[in-house]
Order: sequence, then C-alpha cells, then structure tokens
Amino acid sequence: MSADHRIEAITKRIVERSKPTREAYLDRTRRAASKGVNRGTLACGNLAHGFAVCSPGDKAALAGDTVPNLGIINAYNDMLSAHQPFETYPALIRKAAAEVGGVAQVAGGVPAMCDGVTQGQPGMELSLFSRDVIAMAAGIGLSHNMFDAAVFLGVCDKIVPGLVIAALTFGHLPSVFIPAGPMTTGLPNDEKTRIRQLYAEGKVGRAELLEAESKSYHGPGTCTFYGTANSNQMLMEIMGFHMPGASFVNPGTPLRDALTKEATKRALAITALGNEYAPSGEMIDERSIVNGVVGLHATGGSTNHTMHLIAMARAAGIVLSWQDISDLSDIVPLLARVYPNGSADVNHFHAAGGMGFLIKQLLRAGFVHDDVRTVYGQGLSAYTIEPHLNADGTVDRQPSPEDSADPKVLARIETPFQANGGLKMLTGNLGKAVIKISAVKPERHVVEAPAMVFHSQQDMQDAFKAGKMNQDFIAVVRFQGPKANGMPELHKLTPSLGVLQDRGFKVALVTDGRMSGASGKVPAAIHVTPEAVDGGPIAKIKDGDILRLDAVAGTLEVLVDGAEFAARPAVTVDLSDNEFGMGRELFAPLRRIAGPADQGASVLF
Ligand SMILES: O=C(O)C(=O)C[C@H](O)[C@H](O)COP(=O)(O)O
Ligand code: SF4
Repeated sequence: MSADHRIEAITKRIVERSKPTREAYLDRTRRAASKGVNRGTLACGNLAHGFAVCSPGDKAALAGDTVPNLGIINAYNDMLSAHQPFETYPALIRKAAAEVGGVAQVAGGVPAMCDGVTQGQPGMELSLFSRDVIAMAAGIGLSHNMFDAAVFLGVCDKIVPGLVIAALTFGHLPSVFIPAGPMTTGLPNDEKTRIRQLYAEGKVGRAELLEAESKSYHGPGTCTFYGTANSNQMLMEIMGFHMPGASFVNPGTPLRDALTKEATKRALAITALGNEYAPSGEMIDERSIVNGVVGLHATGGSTNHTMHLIAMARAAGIVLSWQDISDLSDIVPLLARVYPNGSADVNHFHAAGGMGFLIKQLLRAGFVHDDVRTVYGQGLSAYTIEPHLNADGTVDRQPSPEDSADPKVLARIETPFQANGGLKMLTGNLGKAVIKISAVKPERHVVEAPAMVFHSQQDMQDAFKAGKMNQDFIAVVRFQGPKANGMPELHKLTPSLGVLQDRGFKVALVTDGRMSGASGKVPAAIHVTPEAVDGGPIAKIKDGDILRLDAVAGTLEVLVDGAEFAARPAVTVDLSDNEFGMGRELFAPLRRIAGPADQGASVLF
C-alpha cells in the first residue's frame, strides 16, 4: 500500500535535502562492509586479545571465518528501573547465540542517566549531552571490530537515541534493539500528579508524597507514563529496530525472554555471512525516519524527540527538520491516550492492542511507509501483530484485531482523539520553538498574557511559593539552553504551573530549555531557538511584556513595538554556578560546541 501523497511529498523533500550527506554516508558505510567476518581484518594479536576469555569452543569458532560474532552493547545499571533487568541479559544472549552456532560477546557498556533521579537536580544538566556521550561510548565498544552484528540493550530517554546514533555510525553492521519492557502498573500517573500538586500547595507532607511516588515507581521496568523512554520503544518498533511486538512486554516474563532470544538469533541471521544481510545504515532510510515521526504524532510522543530524532537521522546522513515534524503533525491524527495525553499507561496501551494495532491503523490510512526494511525482513505490515508465547517457549505472532480492545485508550483511524498530531513548531519574533499539544486541552492552545521572567527553575518555584504568581501569566524561564547549562528538563515546574492553571488562571511557559516527555497539561513553548546565551530574542523579554503563544496558528510572539524590542540589549546572566559541581565541569567543552535545538542540540554534527 503506498503512502498518502502528503506523506510521500514530505519524504521526498527530506530525500532531496539529504542527498549530499546521505550519499556520502552510504558510500562510507558500504566501504566499511566486509564480505566475510569483520574480525578477519584483525591481526593475530588483536584477535587473541579479543577472544582471550572465551571458551575453547568459542575461541575455535572466532579463530575461523565462518561463525558470526554478536557484539552486545549494554546500558545496564541499577539507577534506571528500566535498565536494571539488563543485568542478566548477556548470559541469556550468549546462550541463544550458541543455540544457532554463533558467538556473543559484550562489546562494551555505556552510561545511562535516569532523568527521574536527576529531575530538578544539578545532574540533569548533564542529561542531554549524555546522549552523545553514550553514542561515543558505544562506538568504543564496537570499534574492537570483532563483530558481525550488534544488539543494543537500552530503553530510556537519552540512551536509545545515543545507541541509535552509534548503530547508524556503524551502519555496516546489522543492529537489533532489545528492550526490557515496562514496569507493571502501580499508582496511576494522574493520581501521582494530584499528590504532587497537593505537596506543591503545602497540603500534604514529604511522607505522603514519597509514599505516592514509591507506589508509582515500584519495580523493574520502564516507568509507565508515555514519556521519552516509552516514545523510544514506539520508535524502535515502528522504525524496524525491534522485533515485532517487542516494545511493551513486561520484564521477567517468559514472553520477554522469548523475545530476547529471538532477537539474538535474528541478529545473527542478518549478518553479511548469511543471505539476509541487513546493515542498519541501509535498513534505516528517509521512509523509516518519517515512519518514526508519524508514530510520535499518532501517540503523543515526547518533545525530546524533536531533537533526538533529528540527531539520530543525521547519524545516517538524513537531514530532518522541525518543519517536517510540524507538517507531519498537521496530517497525522492522535490515536493514543496514554499519560500525559490521557489517564492510561503503557500497559493499558499494550493491552488495548498496542503497537500492532497502531501500525495497522496508520498503514490503513497510508500515513506510514509499508515498503521499508526492518530487522524482521521487508515491510512494516509484518508488525501489525500481537505477540504471544508458544508452548515450546518461542514467540507466536497473531494478527492484530480489527478493533481496539479499549477505544478510550487506542482509537481506530476513523475516530481519532485529535485530528492532528502531538507536536507543533512555533515561529515568530522570539525565534522557533516546539509545543506538545496532544496533552493540552484545545481551549488552552492559545494563551496571551504578561511575561514573568525567571533565570532558573528555582526562581520560578520561589515566586510560586511566595504567592506572586496568582494571575494570568506566561512564565519565561531562560538561560536553560544547551550552551547555557546543558538544556535540562524543567519538569519540576509542572506541579506549580498545574496548580495555577487548575485555579483558573491562563498560564503558559516559554523556555529555551526542555520539558520531560512526561510533562503535559500546561501549554509550553520549549526549545526556543536561538537560546538566550546566544543573544536570542528571548533574552530581550521584560516582565510585563505581553506574549502570545498560539499553537493553532503556530506562532510565538512578544507583542511589543518591533523597533523598541530590537533596540533592547539582550540580557546576560552569570552562569558560573552551572559550571562546577556534580560533574558539570567535565561537560564544559560540550556546552561550548553544542549545536542548536532545532538541529538536535548535538556535539557530534
Ligand atoms: O520522559 C522523559 O523525557 C523524562 O525524562 C521523564 C523523566 O524521567 C521524569 O523526570 C520522570 O517523571 P517524574 O517522576 O514525573 O519526574
Ligand atoms: S523512564 Fe525516565 S524515570 Fe523511568 S527509569 Fe527511565 S529514565 Fe528513569
């Protein structure tokens, strides 16, 4: 089935725009591919080091040139509930590899930051850059060149984007992403938010708050809201890096293990040694990227992907823009209501039909390209399934049903929750920004109110606590961009802004920083580019200026006389407090070279 002509047109313009970089990338990638085992280019000394700790059988296999070797890149640590299950995956993967006559070795580990642990803390100022550090760290593992394919064990926010950048940088290798799955459902996300707002108002204490938080985040697996981590899972499935149906199966279940073993065997089946060679750099093309953006809109995915997807695409020589993302938003409807875009969580989404049902709806409308390559083979239609477990412990895939098992959570294409998708670009005399409209009530898509200017999250929270914000306002929290302080998520502002909005005030946020993918109900124009520290217009706003955020027209403006505004000096602030402490001094070089948000805020491209 061919894609909708509008989808085709946007895809075509991305192909045209990307030609110079994509052709150069594909040339490099094809030259890096080898006919036999990649370890064949190593000298004996290199190879002996590479298999020194292997079993005699594996040594003999790796000394030869017919057995494929699988590199494991593992983002395991105990900080991320979503990554903790990966502690045991290497042993499972090695065993599955041996069952098909292959070998698997851990090529390397990568760091992983939990944005939940660092939210509102100094560590959050390292978070965005950790994506590119993860890409570099994975590159270190794969640079041993012992491998004929790779599997990536990662789930969360900056980790999957960093791993995808690495996978595509080693685009001559087939790569399969193996998730660990969502935490089982705990305290509902909207109840957690209600307790947080009560705490922000001083109506409950720390004990009640910690009890609610602990009931929400209670065990292994990805947090169950639809933030960046679960947006990553959706992307890996709709872009073809996951096995069909792998995204939202809970950890520690027989089906989870079956999917992990299957992914291992599949990775070994698609090396250059077989007849289904699927190098990631060729598998992922402009159509895969467009499918990812469409999935983001259809599910109300994380705003962070207006940067991560751009950086991921760029790693394969593909140039994606905010205009592409915004134009696709005008075409693709919202089909999922998962917190913060609703009250359900990802377990409910999966039970309602999950990725298979979603992809089936998007294919029916021609909103995604079916003619794409995936780790599973050819065609996205193969992903319109539901995964189950066979009696022999293997994965069974049944066609997705015609109807959603819960139309309040997952809608058919004929009856979407919103006619357009989750993410819009805003432009105007303050520069460019993005806004997530899927979680904002339609009556709040346009906000015009006086500016209240702050230079840190703490400043705004102090003003809230002092009762200075009981009015209509647009909070401007600036000097939060990549070059200023590493572009932290400002998700801690959500409870205060939510309280004021619930009190009936018209409120909005404008910032050159980021929000969490879990942020939602307050209209927020984020990733404002150029950032304040680059002298962007946001640095000229004064308290009391009337601002207008219009997600319908796609505009972000300060309603001040143009000449007067242009004549204003850009404010500068002392950022020395952000230069030291909690490792921030190590990231000073990255702050200096970081690119702008609308190009992925990367230090790599
Ligand atoms: O989805 C994203 O982009 C995130 O970064 C989610 C963060 O992990 C939040 O900080 C966790 O949610 P909270 O418990 O509300 O802090
Ligand atoms: S989803 Fe976010 S908060 Fe949850 S484990 Fe992953 S990084 Fe941490």
